[in-house]
Amino acid sequence: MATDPLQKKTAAAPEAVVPVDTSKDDGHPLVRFDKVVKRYGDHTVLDQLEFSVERGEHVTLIGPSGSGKTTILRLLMTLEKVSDGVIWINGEPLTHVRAPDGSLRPASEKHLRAARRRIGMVFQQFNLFPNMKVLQNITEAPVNVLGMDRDKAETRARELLDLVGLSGKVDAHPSQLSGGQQQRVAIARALAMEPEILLLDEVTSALDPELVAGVLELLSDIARNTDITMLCVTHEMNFARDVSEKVLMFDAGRVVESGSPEKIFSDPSHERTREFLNAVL
Ligand SMILES: Nc1ncnc2c1ncn2[C@@H]1O[C@H](COP(=O)(O)OP(=O)(O)OP(=O)(O)O)[C@@H](O)[C@H]1O
Repeated sequence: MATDPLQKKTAAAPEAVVPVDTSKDDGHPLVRFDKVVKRYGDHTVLDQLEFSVERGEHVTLIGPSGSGKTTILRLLMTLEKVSDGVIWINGEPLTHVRAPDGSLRPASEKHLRAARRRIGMVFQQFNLFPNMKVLQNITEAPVNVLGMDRDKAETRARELLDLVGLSGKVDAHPSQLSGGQQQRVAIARALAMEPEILLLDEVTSALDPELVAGVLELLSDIARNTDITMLCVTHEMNFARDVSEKVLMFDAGRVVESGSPEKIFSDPSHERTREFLNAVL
């Protein structure tokens, strides 16, 4: 039986049946957080969070440490469960399934596994499989999760390695690569699943400073030259400025301000955004 390498145990959380408000289904952004709440014990990390991402958009999440940015990506990757509210992908519930009476019920593990295939994530710590060579790291999920023919998966993996500038490293093990090279493999691995949306979680934070620019340049190229939708968490404000059409500033579990990078970085409206940018720029 095929297994999803990105599948992790999700924290058990009580979830209620949600009546469906179909008036909100018009227009279908690719991603919509609909009054999403995430609690860990009595700590509310996301508080009735509302935002959406359009297809093809590149959106950057900024905000103070602990404001819930990574939690948002983990919820989208279905590595965590919402405590309340619904996440919608292209007008269909990600976190729930529709019952025959039209109401929404918490999603089964099978639904989550299927949904996870549409979303790719690149993590801070690369998370490559240490015992597999580079090529197999990239082909593993397409073959075992999507059921792709191995020859086809290998051809695609070689193309992706070419794209990320690592065509000479097909037979290397992750431990033989620099951090920047490992992160390039992780990017190729995420793209191999042909996801509708690519989630980037502080992908340069674990890299030596001299390797950061190359990885950011690769991601900028991917953003410019493909139709992929991107949702990035980053402390690299120049990258956010360069790559995104929309920046969302988070604080205390909510979006306090959103707008173009020009607006947010040059003329923020909210005091919390000004304080945050003064601290990081
Ligand atoms: N598994 C967990 N159990 C309990 N609390 C958690 C868990 N994961 C995250 N948290 C808490 O949720 C809050 C938000 O964490 P999150 O990692 O989403 O923040 P962040 O904005 O990404 O922070 P940073 O910029 O430092 O990475 C933090 O207070 C964190 O301690």
